[in-house]
Amino acid sequence: MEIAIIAHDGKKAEMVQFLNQNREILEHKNITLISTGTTGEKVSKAGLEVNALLSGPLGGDAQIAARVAEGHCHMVLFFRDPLDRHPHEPDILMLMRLCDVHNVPLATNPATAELLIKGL
Ligand SMILES: O=C(CO)COP(=O)(O)O
Repeated sequence: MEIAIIAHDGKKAEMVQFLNQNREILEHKNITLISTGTTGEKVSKAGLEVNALLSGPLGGDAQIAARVAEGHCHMVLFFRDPLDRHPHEPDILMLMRLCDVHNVPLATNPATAELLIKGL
């Protein structure tokens, strides 16, 4: 099962903490993690295996959206920062829209992500 992880800058530390807390589940369920570029760097520095794509503003969200649309990505954990501006907002909206189009579970905050992960 492929899960995409994405975190805006103000939320990257929370993403690393979340993944560390759920490391056992991720390993037992044989999950492949993909991510946007900078999120992936932080997560792999914390010792987790992740396939990092492009950075979000350079098209990483769009790459993940394509994987959702093509049926390769089965869940998206996207810790968004609602208090910051993002030049690639259209890509972000596209990713969230395609999750809804293809009925792919999407968590936009740690509380929802916790419920999704526990439900695996
Ligand atoms: O901008 C992002 C999501 O919209 C995240 O991208 P990075 O992981 O490259 O910072």
